Amino acid sequence: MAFSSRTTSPVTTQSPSLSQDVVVALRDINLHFGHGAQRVEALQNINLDLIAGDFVCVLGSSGCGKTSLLRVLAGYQPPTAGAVYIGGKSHSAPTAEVGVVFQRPNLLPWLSIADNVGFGPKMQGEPDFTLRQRVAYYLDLVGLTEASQRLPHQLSGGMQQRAAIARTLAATPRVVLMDEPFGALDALTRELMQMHLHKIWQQTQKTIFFITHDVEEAMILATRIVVMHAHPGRIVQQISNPFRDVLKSMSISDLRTMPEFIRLRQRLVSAIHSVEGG
Ligand SMILES: Nc1ncnc2c1ncn2[C@@H]1O[C@H](COP(=O)(O)OP(=O)(O)OP(=O)(O)O)[C@@H](O)[C@H]1O
Repeated sequence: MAFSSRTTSPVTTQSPSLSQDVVVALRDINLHFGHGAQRVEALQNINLDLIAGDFVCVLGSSGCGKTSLLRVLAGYQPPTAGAVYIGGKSHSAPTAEVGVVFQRPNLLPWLSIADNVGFGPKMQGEPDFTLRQRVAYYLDLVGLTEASQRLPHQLSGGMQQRAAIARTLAATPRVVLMDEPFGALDALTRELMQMHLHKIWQQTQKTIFFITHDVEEAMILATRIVVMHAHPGRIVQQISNPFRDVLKSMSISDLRTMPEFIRLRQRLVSAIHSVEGG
């Protein structure tokens, strides 16, 4: 079953010619904070396209502008210059076409998991019958059907984050932004969540923009890996991930032992820390 996007958005202008496959385009994004000696160049000349079905992972050391970029993309932070195009139209404010998953699940504690997942569509007036179908579909997708009537505090951290992912997907955004969604989880749960998310992405073919500090996480999940540097915050490298389809036939632990995997991990670690950007 597929659910379509039902949203209206703060559209301002048509973009210059973009290929139909480009879901999100960032054009000449600059962002600074403060003035004079306090001025911080959080983002400089960012140009990035997200193609339909892309899973783009952004890597970079602390303070390089990853969260600033996500906030600009989400419409939470207007850039100092440049434009964000979603589905070919420029956006400068939050829109339901963009869903966000944060490090903490932030579920409403007094609502069941099912009601949390259905909260957004219900607020938008979705009729009960299709709402129930929608919630059941996304709970099944994240493997939480059995837990649908529980309250958030009755779930583990990983289950709560899966509920948060289902809640975001249930609003059928065109693109999902994730800011270190597994950063607060222990290593074992994190690996399970990576498997879950990989499966969810394969099933939905959603366009995902994912921030992480974890190089291996990026190599496990991404179709494309973007490396950023700080001062000013900028993109210094973009690579197509050669391991993008390997999880179909291999476990994460086997993948980690492949010499090619280890070599690319080293290359990315060097790119993150090098002065020139590798
Ligand atoms: N509201 C703000 N006011 C002033 N400076 C800010 C603001 N938000 C971010 N910055 C600065 O912009 C730069 C980029 O910050 P940002 O949080 O985007 O980096 P990050 O790569 O996400 O870091 P981390 O990995 O630690 O979360 C940093 O120097 C930060 O101090």
